[in-house]
Amino acid sequence: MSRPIIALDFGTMAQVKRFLKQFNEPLFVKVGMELYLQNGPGIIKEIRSMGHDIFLDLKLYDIPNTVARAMAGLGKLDVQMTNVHAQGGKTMMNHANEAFKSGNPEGTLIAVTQLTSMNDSNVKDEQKSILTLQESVKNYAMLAKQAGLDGVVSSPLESEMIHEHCGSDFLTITPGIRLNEDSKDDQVRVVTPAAAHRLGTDFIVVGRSVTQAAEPVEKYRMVKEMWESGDELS
Ligand SMILES: O=C(O)c1cc(=O)[nH]c(=O)n1[C@@H]1O[C@H](COP(=O)(O)O)[C@@H](O)[C@H]1O
Repeated sequence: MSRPIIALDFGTMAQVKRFLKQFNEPLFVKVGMELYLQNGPGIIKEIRSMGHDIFLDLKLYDIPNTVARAMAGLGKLDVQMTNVHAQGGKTMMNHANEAFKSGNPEGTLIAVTQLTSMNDSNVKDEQKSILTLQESVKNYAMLAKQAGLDGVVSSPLESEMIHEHCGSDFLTITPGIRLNEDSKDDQVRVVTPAAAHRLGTDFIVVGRSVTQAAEPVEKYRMVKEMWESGDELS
């Protein structure tokens, strides 16, 4: 069972260190735009030197040449996972995959399908999609698979459907994780860690539920136990 991926959505390395110091085990962490763009690529080395695995979440989305060149740069960093936006298309994803893996052959490249902050009416009324949200996630997942990527980001609510159409080896990485007592904040397609397990997701991404908790280590253990067991503990 994979470890929960903890989103280090902090602005400074001082905050990151204060948070990570509380744990006496290596974590799988996510470095996103907030942290990376304000602190630069040096933080990757720093966090790796503390023993943690890294999902670098920059959601690249541009024309194929631009994304491939940026990905060639990210391929030189010691990260275990990174991502692009599936809306960039199959050619973009394919070029991104080749560029990233030429520097980091063991790395995992995934694509964001529909953000977990979106619901059916956003897809219909804002994106003017003739597909439902589920169908749109399926379409992007299949494009990512055809482009040679390792998996996609979605809500756990779509994991079963993605595995059904893209194969059980195709990874589902799923944010939108909340315990029943947590605030949903800006997330829409939300489930508990236990429900994510039961829905067959490969990885869960958890941010504020743990990072903003009064007792982050205790909350992490609760999330991990629910995720590993599939049992609701709260
Ligand atoms: O790519 C992501 O990681 C991502 C995709 C998505 O659809 N939804 C989503 O919430 N995320 C990220 O997952 C994390 C979720 O954080 P919390 O809502 O605090 O648990 C954030 O860092 C988001 O940037």
